[in-house]
Amino acid sequence: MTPTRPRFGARLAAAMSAHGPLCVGIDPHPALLAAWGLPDDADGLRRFALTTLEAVAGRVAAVKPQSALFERHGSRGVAVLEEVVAAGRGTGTLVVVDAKRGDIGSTMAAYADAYLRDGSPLAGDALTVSPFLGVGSLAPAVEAAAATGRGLFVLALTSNPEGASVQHAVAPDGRSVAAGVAAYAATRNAAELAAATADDGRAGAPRVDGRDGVVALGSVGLVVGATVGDAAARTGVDLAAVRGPLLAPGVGAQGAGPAELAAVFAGARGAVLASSSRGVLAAGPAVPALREAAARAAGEAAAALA
Ligand SMILES: O=C(O)c1cc(=O)[nH]c(=O)n1[C@@H]1O[C@H](COP(=O)(O)O)[C@@H](O)[C@H]1O
Repeated sequence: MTPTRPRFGARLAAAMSAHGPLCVGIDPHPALLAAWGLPDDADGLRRFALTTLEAVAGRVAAVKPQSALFERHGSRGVAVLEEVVAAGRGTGTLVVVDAKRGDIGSTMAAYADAYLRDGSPLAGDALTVSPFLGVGSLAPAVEAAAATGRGLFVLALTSNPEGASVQHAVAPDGRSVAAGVAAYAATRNAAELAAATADDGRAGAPRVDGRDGVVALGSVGLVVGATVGDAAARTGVDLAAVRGPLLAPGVGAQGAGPAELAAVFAGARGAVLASSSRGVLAAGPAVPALREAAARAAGEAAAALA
């Protein structure tokens, strides 16, 4: 099937090449709203998120609104999330909706409709998903993303210390859970890139061969926290073999910095999209200060991942 827009992997690789490997999280925590002098209500969320967009859109590769912090305010908060997704898409900056959805396949199809279907008000450019009901349960989302040129970021090695108890566990096939997730993404990305390579000669098709100086990425990314140390090696996750984007939260407020980024992703640095929320947002509410914080974080990530 021909996607309705260029592949997410190609669009993200081009955005990282143009703006550096940073995603700014839009996480309107109550404490940040207070620090910005905003009310903890839908209007506060709107002003917080639109100010952040004004500061960083067109200057970073992606933004990542955190759905939970909008859901706190019920339907009014979700309406603001829809407004933020639309505004983000309007700027051309890629929008990763961080909702970490995961369910049995038939319900996953409904989540795919909500977050990955053309015309859905909650559909950005990519969605975070949870594979812990079995990675195969994500198939409806994988298909919907492929059909519409959208992407997924599948949780693999999360930034929180509790994640290891599940993700490092060894599955019946002898692999760690995280390695199984990574292998699934690698298989999907290999197929996507092979098909895209076959299209390379056609007018307008994004290149995948690196000849335009952009790293070739598939559209099924992983989430690998910048805080996980040598967990990839210990769990048998081959980050380079994934050939998809690696979203790396944990930068800034959770303690990871350039040294951790460089160490965790050695061998796959060109695929990494470092993600920082509070580390950038704490500089607000002034737009120039937010812009400077994002530029600093992007510069540090670029240097660490060069
Ligand atoms: O999927 C995510 O983005 C994510 C995965 C993960 O392993 N750890 C993690 O922190 N996140 C999200 O990334 C953001 C981190 O925020 P800061 O710690 O403020 O930079 C939050 O929205 C988290 O929900």
